Amino acid sequence: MAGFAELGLSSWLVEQCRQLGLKQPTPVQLGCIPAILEGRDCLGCAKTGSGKTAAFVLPILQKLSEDPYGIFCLVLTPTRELAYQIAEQFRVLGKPLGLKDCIIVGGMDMVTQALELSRKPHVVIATPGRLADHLRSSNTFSIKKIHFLVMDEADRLLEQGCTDFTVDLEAILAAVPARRQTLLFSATLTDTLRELQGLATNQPFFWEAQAPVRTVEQLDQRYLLVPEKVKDAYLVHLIQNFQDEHEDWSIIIFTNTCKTCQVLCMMLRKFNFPTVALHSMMKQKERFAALAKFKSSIYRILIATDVASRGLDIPTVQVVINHNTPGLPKIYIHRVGRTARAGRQGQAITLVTQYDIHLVHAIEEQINKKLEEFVVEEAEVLQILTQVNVVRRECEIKLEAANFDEKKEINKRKQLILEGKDPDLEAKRKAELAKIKQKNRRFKEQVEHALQQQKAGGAARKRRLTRAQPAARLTPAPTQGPA
Ligand SMILES: Nc1ncnc2c1ncn2[C@@H]1O[C@H](COP(=O)(O)OP(=O)(O)OP(=O)(O)O)[C@@H](O)[C@H]1O
Repeated sequence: MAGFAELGLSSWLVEQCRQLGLKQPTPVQLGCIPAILEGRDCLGCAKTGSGKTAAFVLPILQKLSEDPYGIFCLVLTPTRELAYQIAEQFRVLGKPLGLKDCIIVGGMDMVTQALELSRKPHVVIATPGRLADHLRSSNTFSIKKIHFLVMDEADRLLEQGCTDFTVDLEAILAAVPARRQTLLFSATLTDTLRELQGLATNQPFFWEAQAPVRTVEQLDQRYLLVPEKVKDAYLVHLIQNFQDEHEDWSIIIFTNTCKTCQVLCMMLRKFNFPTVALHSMMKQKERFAALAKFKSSIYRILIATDVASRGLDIPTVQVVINHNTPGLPKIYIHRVGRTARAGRQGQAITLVTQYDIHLVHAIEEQINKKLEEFVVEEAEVLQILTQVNVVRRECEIKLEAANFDEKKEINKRKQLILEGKDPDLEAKRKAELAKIKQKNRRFKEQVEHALQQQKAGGAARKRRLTRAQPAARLTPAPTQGPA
């Protein structure tokens, strides 16, 4: 098997890889590094934890060392935490170059960032929203001459999820040169392939891991069928068991909303589980602090929304628990990909209620693998049921008293103001949109209803006819006799 040197990387980079413990290139690195070094655009689709970051960082550093200038490379990523993680890889691997990097993410001081940008860093790692804000508001830097544009978790950047990046991306794409090398990576790239292909047109090289199953082999994937109302008792039971059976352990729990995340964090703490939360309602400094405490194993449980589902590389994570079944298979793929990384073993347990079974089927179809049942001692869960429910309710009341929902509303308004929008106008626009949607829905329902009635009428007519036919057969048909 080819080593890093055979891929065309310089000896100093090969040495950096060795020092970092990267002995052999992973398949995605084997595939993509030579193509990027040749100057081609690249679309890399490989499983979670398979080393996609180094697949773009290494060739970029090599090209940068040949022609160093700032700003040479722009990396876009959907989350702030991921931006810091990517920057760290650039720093460690690019140490001998004296690499200057700059992280531009929301929640941090804009003036400091503007100053850093004006110092022409070699590499800028940014979330789209904040970078677009800088482009709109300052002329102290330029990304007109970048050589590389990287979009990590590219499909997420393009899709219109709860955070919609499209407007900011448009602003950024208008500011970068047409002649550039574009590198797009994700574990679920194929979902938005057509849009992505429009971005990477310079002799694009497409690399996709050939494997029947879309999740990693070392991942044990289970589901646990639970009634909605007793979900939390099962969660507490799972964690308690895991804590009893393992000495060195760490778990990520994913929830569907910031509020659930916060309530469950409070609840697990009441049960003395060392838990930290990570969600978008937290201040950025708190988010970083939480992640740092989890990474250093001070806290063994990270409870997070999907803000942590992509890209985060924390090798110690042995278990991922999905407190809710993800509505989209690709969210499932990224969430469970926070464990079993770089060849390690891991386990994913998804709590499934009676309403989510169809979601599990969709996941199984997408990943091409059946989830196995996770068996628990129901009697043990029953024993803690009342206690868990009482504690959860207490935590909910405490959170409501702290005006969590109100704070969420205020945060939303602040965000809109930062985006240059009027919150009241925005609310009016949304209400009007909702009205139109409701009207359309009603119209659709009416049409469907009319169609159904038409169908039902047709069926009834048919039934009448078929009922009529045997009766007709009972009455002997008039025989055509000779007159
Ligand atoms: N050649 C290699 N040999 C061994 N380990 C590697 C190699 N390349 C990368 N790694 C390690 O593998 C881990 C996962 O890498 P990385 O975070 O780049 O995964 P990824 O493919 O981007 O995953 P995700 O899709 O979840 O973002 C990291 O800890 C990284 O240091």
